[in-house]
Amino acid sequence: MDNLVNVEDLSINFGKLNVISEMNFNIKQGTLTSILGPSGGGKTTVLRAIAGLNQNITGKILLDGQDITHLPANKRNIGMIFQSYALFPNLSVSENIAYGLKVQKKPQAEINAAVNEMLALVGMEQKKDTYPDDLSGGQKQRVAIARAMVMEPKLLLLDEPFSALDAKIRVELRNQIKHYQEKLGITMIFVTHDQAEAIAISDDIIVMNDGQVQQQGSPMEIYAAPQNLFVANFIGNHNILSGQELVKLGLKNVQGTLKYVVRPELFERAENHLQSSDSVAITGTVQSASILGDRVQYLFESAPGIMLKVENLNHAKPLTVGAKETLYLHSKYVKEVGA
Ligand SMILES: Nc1ncnc2c1ncn2[C@@H]1O[C@H](COP(=O)(O)OP(=O)(O)OP(=O)(O)O)[C@@H](O)[C@H]1O
Repeated sequence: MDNLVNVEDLSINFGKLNVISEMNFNIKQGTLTSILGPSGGGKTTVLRAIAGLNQNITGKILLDGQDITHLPANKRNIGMIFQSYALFPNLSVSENIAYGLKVQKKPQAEINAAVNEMLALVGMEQKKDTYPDDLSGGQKQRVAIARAMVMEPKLLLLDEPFSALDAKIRVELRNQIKHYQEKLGITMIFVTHDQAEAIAISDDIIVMNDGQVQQQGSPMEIYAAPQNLFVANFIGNHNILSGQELVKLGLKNVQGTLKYVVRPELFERAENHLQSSDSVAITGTVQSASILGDRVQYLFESAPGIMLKVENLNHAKPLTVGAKETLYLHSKYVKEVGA
């Protein structure tokens, strides 16, 4: 698949503050890529640079092979959707969606057809004559999405577009964004600090912090094999153990000074474990059980005193708090994440 966007050695300073330092990443044509990271990590700054809203940058940004680093924002054919809907309050839903095409002086019949298509796509036909003040937050964001998509941008940037909405609407709209992206084949970059949101909708995730890419990969790659401690901590829920702790648990071929991660669902019970020289038996006591939405997580105190989070061992035969148990861990599930 071809890259639509190439970001090369991008650095951005605000006065003396270096916010982005020599960032490199590519965005594949026709995909939805999330930039995921904690607040203040520089996600919005990167997005604004791609949009052309901050030209005080070093490095290079290519769009479809063309160097756009110093091209004005309005010449880039890039759409942007913000957390605040930024609709025109004095224009109806239809007029908001039509606005950009009118500015381009497209024929009225063409504008009407495009607006109707977008109204249908985002399910706002019934509200086409309504003004933004009379819409809910979710409806406003649908209009903002339609207004951006009607311009058929080469690239659509979304900066935390759903963070002002309640949880149910947020999930609904993020699924719809994924649907529009697939249906229209638009390339999208979606900024979020919400790992569940990024994992749910992305083809590719760029985890960023401190102005740098920490890891880029599919949701599965990021989830199953974090490359460093930052990603492991941010994607959450891993057991993060030192080599010394793993040696105490009986594992071989680990180095004491390095850190490793083990996902909680990868510990096995005797009945579903195939004995092998590459796995260890860990005895201990179940300390507590907590329900995390759709699964149960146990805190398991292993005999050497190392606490482990373990999950989903066997729904039909849950662990009993207070009971002694033996769990098994295969060394292939132990991933190194650095010092
Ligand atoms: N115009 C500016 N002038 C000075 N500093 C800025 C400016 N814009 C951003 N910053 C600083 O750059 C850093 C990165 O900000 P940015 O908004 O890109 O982060 P973010 O990852 O998008 O965070 P959030 O999710 O909170 O928006 C922050 O320390 C911020 O204070």
